Amino acid sequence: MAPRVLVSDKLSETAVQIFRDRGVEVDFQPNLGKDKDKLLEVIDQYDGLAIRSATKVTEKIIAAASRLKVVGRAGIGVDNVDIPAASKKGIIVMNTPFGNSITTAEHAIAMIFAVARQIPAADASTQAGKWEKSRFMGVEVTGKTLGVVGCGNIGSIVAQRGVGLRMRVIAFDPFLSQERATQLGIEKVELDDLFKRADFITLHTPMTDKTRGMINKDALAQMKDGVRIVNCARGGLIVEADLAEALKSGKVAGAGIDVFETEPATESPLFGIENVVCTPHLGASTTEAQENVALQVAEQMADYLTRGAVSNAINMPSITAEEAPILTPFVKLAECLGAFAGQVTEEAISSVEIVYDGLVSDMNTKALTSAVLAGLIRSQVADVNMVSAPIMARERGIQITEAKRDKSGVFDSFIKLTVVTEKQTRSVAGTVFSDGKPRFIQIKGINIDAEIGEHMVYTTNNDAPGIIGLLGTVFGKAGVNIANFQLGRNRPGGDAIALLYVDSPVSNEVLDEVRAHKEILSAKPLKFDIPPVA
Ligand SMILES: NC(=O)C1=CN([C@@H]2O[C@H](COP(=O)(O)OP(=O)(O)OC[C@H]3O[C@@H](n4cnc5c(N)ncnc54)[C@H](O)[C@@H]3O)[C@@H](O)[C@H]2O)C=CC1
Ligand SMILES: O=C(O)C(=O)COP(=O)(O)O
Repeated sequence: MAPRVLVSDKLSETAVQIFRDRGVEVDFQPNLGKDKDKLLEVIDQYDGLAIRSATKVTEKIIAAASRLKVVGRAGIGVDNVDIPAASKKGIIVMNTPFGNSITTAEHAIAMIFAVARQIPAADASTQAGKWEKSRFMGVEVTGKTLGVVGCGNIGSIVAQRGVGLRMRVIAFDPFLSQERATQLGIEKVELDDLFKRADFITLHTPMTDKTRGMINKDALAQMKDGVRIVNCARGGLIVEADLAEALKSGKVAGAGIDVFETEPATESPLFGIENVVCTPHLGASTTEAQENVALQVAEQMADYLTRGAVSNAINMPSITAEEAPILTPFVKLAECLGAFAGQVTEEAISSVEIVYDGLVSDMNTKALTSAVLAGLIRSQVADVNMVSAPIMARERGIQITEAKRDKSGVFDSFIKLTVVTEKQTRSVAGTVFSDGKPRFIQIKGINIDAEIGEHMVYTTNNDAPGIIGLLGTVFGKAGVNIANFQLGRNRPGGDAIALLYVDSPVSNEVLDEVRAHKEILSAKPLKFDIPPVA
């Protein structure tokens, strides 16, 4: 069945065409996102949800989204998506981090000029027939200090444009390196220094707990008298009531506001104040940017839903469309290794070590580690995948270490998983053969070569005669057909293991018969997410 996507915000129709061309069914309902009850009602019919900022993907929506695999944000900010809730449910959240950045930077520059020259008010007055030439005295931007708060994709474009306008550009961003600042031709400063020196301040940080309300009474008090402030990032960065007061007192000479604490903003303390220029979250609204983000989000979502490729995901490592086919068998192997360890481990896991040996060490090991963890945790929690597994592992306090090694044995590639609990340390290793099938090659340090099937039985025993006969007889009597039987031991008469690939599940009663034998130490039924051979 073709995957189904709902477009619930105003995306360019380019997205619809791309979804269809790539075999994805699409419902284009650009106003539906604003109706949260309607969205709640229909969301369980979709594998993907494509949005802008109007649709709020809340915990409640996510809880109702039984089929949802991916949320695609045609734009940058994902503060309208409950990412922790999506991750816990295994839903990938992706955005398009560059498609609208030039456009948004241009809007910030437009706001700087609009505020410096009071263009909107002058326009309204002129068109009202007033010709108030002396009312609208502006300021030049050349030679003024532009303070950029948040110098990422958009902030650095604004900074470059500011340099082009012959402004002195200073920037505060904890992650801005000195080299990057030099390359941009700007000065890296601390925030209080920026507040003291800037004639214009423009905000370009994401909305986080740290940045929420960063422009408040105290911050405003540190600023130059007559400062002008532009916000084309997120409304919550500014305490609107504090800014309104500072504008009224003349401390702040003007403000260009594209984004609001509450959107749609139908009222605001900033409305009606002289020299406040407002736009209704238009930062990304150009034909070029909307084409870019619609095309990109549709490609990314379709690639994920039809080919398993992951790009620009906020909550999952990227997997390119080219690497997806090579990686897929190793993802399966990683899941099986995790699933093996998860099913044989009954105590709480304290740490996990994953070694990538040979060619696999050059692959996307972040994704493979997520797959190991998904397999490991699935034995306890059914509803887990590569997105949610790392979070669940962290919540359970499991320490994870990942090591990469050059080829160290006969296999071109193998993955070895070691799981440590309070009581013991267990290890299992596996590889993928040229047929693309995963195999276990070592358990507890004992070499083995076992194809992995949907139903398996794992026994540990003392190496003694009669074990093969015992298993064959007991399973035969119970009508369980053995497809593959693999044995291994550390030394003659030492520790031995057996892995049986069986055509149907083996009941506990049957296994009890096996367990009753004096040389058998344990017998466990195992299940792997491998389709049965037809
Ligand atoms: N008005 C609109 O229509 C649009 C608004 N946006 C918003 O613009 C903002 C910036 O987007 P991008 O530049 O693409 O993001 P980005 O992630 O490339 O850059 C953000 C920068 O902020 C920095 N930062 C984080 N915390 C900070 C703090 N406490 N103080 C100073 N800097 C801090 C980060 O280090 C990063 O360099 C986002 O909030 C995004 O949602 C984006 C597109 C359109
Ligand atoms: O990309 C972003 O972060 C934006 O804020 C753009 O929002 P929009 O897609 O225009 O609703």
